[in-house]
Amino acid sequence: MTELLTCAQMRDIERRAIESGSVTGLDLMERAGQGIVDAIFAQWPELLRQRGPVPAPPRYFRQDEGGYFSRRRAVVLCGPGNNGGDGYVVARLLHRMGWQLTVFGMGEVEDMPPDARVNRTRWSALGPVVPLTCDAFLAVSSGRGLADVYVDALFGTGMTRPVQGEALKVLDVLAGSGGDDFASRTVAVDAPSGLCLDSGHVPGRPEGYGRGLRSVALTVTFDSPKVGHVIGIGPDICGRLAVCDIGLRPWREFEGDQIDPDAPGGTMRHMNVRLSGAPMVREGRRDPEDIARHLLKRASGGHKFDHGHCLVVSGGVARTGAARLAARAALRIGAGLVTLAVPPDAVAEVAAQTTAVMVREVTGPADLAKVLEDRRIRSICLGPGLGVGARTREMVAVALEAGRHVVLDADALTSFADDPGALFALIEKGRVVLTPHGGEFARLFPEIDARLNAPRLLADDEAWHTALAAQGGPLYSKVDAAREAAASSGAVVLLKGRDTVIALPEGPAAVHAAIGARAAPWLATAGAGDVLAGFIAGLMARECPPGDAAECAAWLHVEAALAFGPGLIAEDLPEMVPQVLRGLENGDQPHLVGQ
Ligand SMILES: NC(=O)C1=CN([C@@H]2O[C@H](COP(=O)(O)OP(=O)(O)OC[C@H]3O[C@@H](n4cnc5c(N)ncnc54)[C@H](O)[C@@H]3O)[C@@H](O)[C@H]2O)[C@@H](O)CC1
Ligand SMILES: [K+]
Repeated sequence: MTELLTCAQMRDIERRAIESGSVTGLDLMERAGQGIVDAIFAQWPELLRQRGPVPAPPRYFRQDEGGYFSRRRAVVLCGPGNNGGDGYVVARLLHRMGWQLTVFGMGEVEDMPPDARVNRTRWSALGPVVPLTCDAFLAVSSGRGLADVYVDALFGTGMTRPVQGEALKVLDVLAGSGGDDFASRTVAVDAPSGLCLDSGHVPGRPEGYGRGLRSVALTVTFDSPKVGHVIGIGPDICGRLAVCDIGLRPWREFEGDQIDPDAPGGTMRHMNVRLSGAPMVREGRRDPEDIARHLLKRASGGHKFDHGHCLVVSGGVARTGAARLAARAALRIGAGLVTLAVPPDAVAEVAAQTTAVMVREVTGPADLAKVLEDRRIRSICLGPGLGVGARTREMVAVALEAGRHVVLDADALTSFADDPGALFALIEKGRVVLTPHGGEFARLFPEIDARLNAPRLLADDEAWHTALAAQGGPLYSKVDAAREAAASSGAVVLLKGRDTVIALPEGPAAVHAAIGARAAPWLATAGAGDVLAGFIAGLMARECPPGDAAECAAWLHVEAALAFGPGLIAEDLPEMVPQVLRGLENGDQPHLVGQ
């Protein structure tokens, strides 16, 4: 399990560590700089080998520091804050190894925070700090060709406004706007500068920023990944993400571990935000795959009703495919029994296409209420192919009033676009999962969506400064949006995307990022969402709590897509479940983010 931190949390951890007296800010900065240097050589081990004839030792080279010299060159861009401070440490450490350095700096030394100032001063004893301008930057590479490594240490967690002026010009050149490939030699300290590590947005840049520009090769962050590394365009521009341990673990206060290992499916840990399916910091706590393993253990023996009965409500004739997909998914994930509730005119159509799934004629809301008198039905899935309108609203109301676990998707959500409050009034906390995509989310939560999209609307505008200042904190992120939606609706909200966010009404949230080795772009196929809803309903039929069900389903969904590979259609997803579960049983390593 990997905990994702916000910038404020990271600052808080650092503050507590320093206040404890066990470590100083300078120690942390030194460790960070050393971590970056180590990550550079892990990324490009060939840089440890000397190149060409050994040049005369640099003036300040000291044999007793255990270094050696080579003709390796690095260009380090240092900002005005502690991110820049890390850059000055890197410059000093590489210099000690005999590298040739060009160090650019921003701002005046006296304006810098104390630790960064110390490190800038230390560097100044070794070499010059060139004021950062685009011309000066270009002059370095045009004169001598590309350096071996570029270090982007302009801004990290302290970025508070859109980058502008010379820094922006240099960053654009670094990202390839001039045609030179600096990016594949660039290591970003904490973040490619300009990326907001809370939201994954690049403030002040139009939507789609990053397209056409190159991602840096490597981003080195400290202690834990930040939210912005895995959502928004973060994954597109960060390259490989290395997490460097700088010894802050004792001060990283989590909000208690509330997993009950014997609870069916477990309960989602009361956490801030975590990254599902990630390898970086594994602490043996319950991950989505652990939940799936747990279910496997319980799969042997018992009566079919012991594994739960799931009801999937289908649309009318020629619109039954979506519900059939969901039903198949619920069955594959191990619901003991799955019934499709089908309008009379579509019964023949559905019956002709299903075998293990049962078919039950349901004429309308009153009939649905009657079916739900069967207390063995534990979960209900409504939405896929159901149609938008009054009938769907009534069906949803009946389902929610029946006191079962319910997943609402697609048309079940859109049917409440005119009056989302009417839906939320029916939701009983702890029983309901909403699975909107971006458009459905905007219809149900228009105000939250407007805040989420504000960064794009305010692109390249002074309004940014005002908005950020007014907010007095980080940019509003997809995690914030999902959390707020969960809190205001009382449901678990699974906000879909490559960066799927799952938020519980009580506050915990998880990001399921289909990035790195978990990237499965072919999952964007018609009907995939119906399968996801079916997985959630099936897991809830098996008494998996809604939050765990949503998280486990999101994980399985991607895992099934990866197991199939390109060419996937939605029908294939449920059929891959046995293979994925078998893999878990055999102890195969699941696909992990960041590999
Ligand atoms: N928090 C921690 O525990 C640690 C932090 N470290 C480093 O410290 C960084 C955070 O340092 P800071 O809080 O000083 O923040 P940054 O260094 O990221 O940026 C703050 C500075 O940049 C200026 N600034 C912000 N946005 C700007 C913009 N768009 N244009 C021009 N100037 C802008 C601010 O006025 C301030 O001077 C981290 O990213 C990391 O690299 C590391 O040294 C290790 C420990
Ligand atoms: K940076």
